[in-house]
Amino acid sequence: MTSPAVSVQDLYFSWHQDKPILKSCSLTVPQGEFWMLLGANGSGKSTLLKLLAGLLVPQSGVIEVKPPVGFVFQNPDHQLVMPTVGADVAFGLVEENLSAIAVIARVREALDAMNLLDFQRRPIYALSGGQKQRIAIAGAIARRCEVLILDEPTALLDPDAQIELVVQVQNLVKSRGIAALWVTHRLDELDYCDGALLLENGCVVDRGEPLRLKQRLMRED
Ligand SMILES: Nc1ncnc2c1ncn2[C@@H]1O[C@H](COP(=O)(O)OP(=O)(O)OP(=O)(O)O)[C@@H](O)[C@H]1O
Repeated sequence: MTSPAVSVQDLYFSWHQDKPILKSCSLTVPQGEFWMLLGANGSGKSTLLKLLAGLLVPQSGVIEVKPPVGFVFQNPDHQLVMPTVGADVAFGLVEENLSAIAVIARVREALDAMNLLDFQRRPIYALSGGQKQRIAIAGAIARRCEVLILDEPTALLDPDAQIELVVQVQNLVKSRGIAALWVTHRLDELDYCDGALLLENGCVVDRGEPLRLKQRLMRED
């Protein structure tokens, strides 16, 4: 059996002393699968994602995530920093010291994977919310991410753009064999993933078949 793309064991994290947000938190996301993370407001989902991406350091526990990791924020305006689509996707490659030809090839490949090749010269301000999220994902694809972490990427999208994005990530995971972990409050999105995790009281209290978790949360609503 291949090792999981994401593995967390006995994680403990607190923002304030003696008030842990995560405690005895353990989970795995298998290689090549699309998983969703569920939990009430304030349960620690965003904090957990930041720990997985290395943006925060845990007080204790073990985190193993296959690099490179791509992170997609709820609001794309918080991560798209360049004036045009092509420049933004290329920006993420700066640290890789690639040749100009290699950068152009990576940008084209990533935009093609997100069906955005025609948008390469488009200014960022002239994109819809869904297109901006797809550019953020293209940035991660250009970096050849093995694990894609998405924090409520559809929260600001209308239902059509929401479904378009979740289907695109589903296809991306299958076509590239990467793993994705997607935080959501929108239970209809569970129809598109391979597995789901429920975070409660600082740890994962349920994991597995997404439709079973969907039914559990609909009953508890
Ligand atoms: N930078 C920070 N400093 C201090 N406390 C924080 C910080 N970020 C988050 N918290 C606290 O940690 C707790 C968990 O927040 P987090 O954003 O991880 O929850 P969440 O499950 O993602 O919530 P939501 O579903 O509303 O986005 C909350 O009580 C929040 O106020």
